[in-house]
Amino acid sequence: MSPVSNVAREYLERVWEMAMKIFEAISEVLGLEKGYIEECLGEGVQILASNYYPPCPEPHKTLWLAAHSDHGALTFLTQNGVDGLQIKHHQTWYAVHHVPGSFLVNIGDYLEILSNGRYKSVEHRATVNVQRTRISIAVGHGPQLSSFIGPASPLVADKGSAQYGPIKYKDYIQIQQSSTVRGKTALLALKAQQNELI
Ligand SMILES: O=C(O)CCC(=O)C(=O)O
Ligand SMILES: [Fe+2]
Repeated sequence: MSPVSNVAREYLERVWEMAMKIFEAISEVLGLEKGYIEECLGEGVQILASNYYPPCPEPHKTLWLAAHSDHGALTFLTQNGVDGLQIKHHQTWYAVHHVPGSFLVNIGDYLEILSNGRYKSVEHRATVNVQRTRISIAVGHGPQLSSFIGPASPLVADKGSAQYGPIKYKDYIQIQQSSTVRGKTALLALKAQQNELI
């Protein structure tokens, strides 16, 4: 195994440990057992996306990284010090400035689903820079691909209060990654489908 892949492996292991610590805190905030979310993840999956944004003299003519939410529970983002990330809050886009030596942690759709809507996944996009190359590495954390995802049962007083219907995580990713999905439309569709059943 090359030294590079050892570094990548260690990086992913450390990020996984950090994610589990945050999941413990989130479980407690939700009134669940400390290990609840970790148990739901099981062996879990980590999905790494590396994004390379070359400088662009005319950014307004490019697509950027289109608005989306991430499908996992939490995404850890690290970047090379060049700003470009924007998040949407109350229909307004805000630039997120990079804090050196820090990770940016985004809430993804799985955490919104698991918490039955108490945590909201964040819609975000990335712009390109006129002068500088931007690089970001995103690591998402989700449950095993074959598992069925849905709200945590202690958060659903009766069946009718589940806001998101059960779906296999792998199928959700497939829908969420399709080219027609924009912003949070995959999650909203899951919610709408559930409301039809109630
Ligand atoms: O480059 C960024 O800041 C965002 C990347 C991202 O959202 C993603 O890979 O899912
Ligand atoms: Fe993302």
